[in-house]
Formats: sequence, structure tokens, C-alpha cells
Amino acid sequence: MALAQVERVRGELAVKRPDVVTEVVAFTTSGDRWAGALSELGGKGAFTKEIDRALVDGRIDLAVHCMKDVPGDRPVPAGTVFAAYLARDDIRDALVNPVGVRLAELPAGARVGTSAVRRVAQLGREFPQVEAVPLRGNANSRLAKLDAGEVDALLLAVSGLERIGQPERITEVLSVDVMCPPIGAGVLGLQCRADDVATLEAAGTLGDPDVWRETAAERMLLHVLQGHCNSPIAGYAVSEAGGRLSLRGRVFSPDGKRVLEAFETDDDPVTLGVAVALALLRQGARGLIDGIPH
Ligand SMILES: NCc1[nH]cc(CCC(=O)O)c1CC(=O)O
Repeated sequence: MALAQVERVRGELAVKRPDVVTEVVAFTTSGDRWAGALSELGGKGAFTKEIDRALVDGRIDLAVHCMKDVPGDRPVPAGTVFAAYLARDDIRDALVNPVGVRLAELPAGARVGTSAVRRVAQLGREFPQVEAVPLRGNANSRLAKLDAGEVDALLLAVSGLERIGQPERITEVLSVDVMCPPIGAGVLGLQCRADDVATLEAAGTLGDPDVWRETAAERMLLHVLQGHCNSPIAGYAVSEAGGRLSLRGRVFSPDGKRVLEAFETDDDPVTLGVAVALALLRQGARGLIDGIPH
């Protein structure tokens, strides 16, 4: 998936800035290597920290990240900035199963592979008949585990399946109402050193202004909420007509039985992110988040 993402960036750069020569430097991050729960890996940024270090050290000049994997509770690493967010891919999650039945039609006790606390909570809330089974690894290896019968179905991001060239594996695309997406879903961010004007300028040509505002609002929500690796938080911003922006945020208990929800609109992404976070905090989000073991 990461290599497909880099190729998209190279392709777009070749159109906008054909003068820029690129070389791919591939990384395996600790998040890729670790097969257990991400919360046991110690700290956040499992998919980003090795790349952050390489960027700051000058071993690479540009990092391509899924924004959903970039920690939102803290500032980005010192000396780095996001130069652009690319046009957004599908933000929804998909069900994959060999039988071809919808999530609501899966039989009682069906094992659905996912380790994401956000997906587990919403499965518990909307589809209590199924059982969430911890499953990690990249999308290709999860599909292989499904094919080997380790689980009966998978939940994966539509965008991820499209990026690895496997969209035909999708059985059902879940609406954002039953499976609210994570902050930054479907957004690729381009991160540079803050003082590298040439790369900042070149990467900046690939940015989508609406996605910039949506991502800013979503990440401000996450920043104010100060979640941790076990807190099921979901939300997404939508650019509306006339420069207006809407943002929905949801915080769940791990079993999905409790849900807090807020929805606001504003012209300013930062104001919007703070407003939705405050609305959730007024409903008790702090106690809900901090009460979950982590
Ligand atoms: N945690 C892995 C990861 N990071 C980003 C995506 C999907 C693509 C995206 O939303 O940007 C995925 C796979 C998945 O959730 O199925």
C-alpha cells in the first residue's frame, strides 16, 4: 500500500513538476513489524517514527503518510511540516468476505478480523451478532488470513483495498453512519523539513485546498480530545458549498454501548475542530476516554 501511495505522488509530481527527480526509499516501520496490539508497542507513531527520524536526519526529503496513521494528539515532529494533503480517496470502510454476504447478514458468532478499537466498538454497537477477532498486518496479509479461513470476514478501508489493486474483494461498502471513519481517512499527507523550501514548494503543488481544511478540522478535534491508542474516536469533515465546512465527531466506549456525538459547521477549520471537541467534552468525553485502560 505504501509503495502504491508513493507511486501516486511520483506520478502527480511528474505532471506538476517534471523538473523534480525522485528516488524511492522504502521503510518497514515498527508498526509494520509488530504483530500484536499497537497499544503494546509503547507510544504512538508506530507507522511514522522511523520515517520522521530519516526526514529530520536528511536521509529522505519527503515522507508520504496516511494521515490516519499520523498521531493527532501532539504537534508533528519538530523541524517538520506537512506541505500538502492530496485529493481525498474514499473515506469509508469495507467488509470483505468470501461468501458475499452483508455485515447485517453474517451469522451469529461470525469472526470479523480487525484490531482497530474504532471498528471493534462500532461492530459491537451496530452488529452485535458478530465477534471481532484481533488481526493485524498489512492489507495483503489480512486478505491471505481470510483466505486461509482464520476469520470469516474482514473490515478494511476501501481506499486501502483500492491502493493495493484489490477493490474487487469488497463485499459491502459500509456507510459512514454505521462505521464512522477515523480522523484523516483516505488522506495522504506530504511531510517535509520545515526549512527545505524547494521540496516544500514542489510538494505544495500537489495539495488539495478542501482536503487541507478538512484534515485541519479533523486533526484539531483529535488534538483537543487527547485520545490514546485504545480510545475509539471517529469523525470526518466535509467541505460544503460556499466555503462552509462540517465536522462530525464520535467517541465510543470500547464495546460501543456508549456513544457521544457532535456535529457542527463553521467557515474556519480550527474553530470547527475545537467546537466539535468541546461539544463532546461537555457530554463527558474526557471521562469516557480516560476511563478506558491504556
Ligand atoms: N492502519 C493501516 C492503514 N492506514 C491507512 C489505511 C487505509 C488508507 C487510509 O485511510 O488512508 C490502512 C489500512 C486499513 O485501515 O484498512
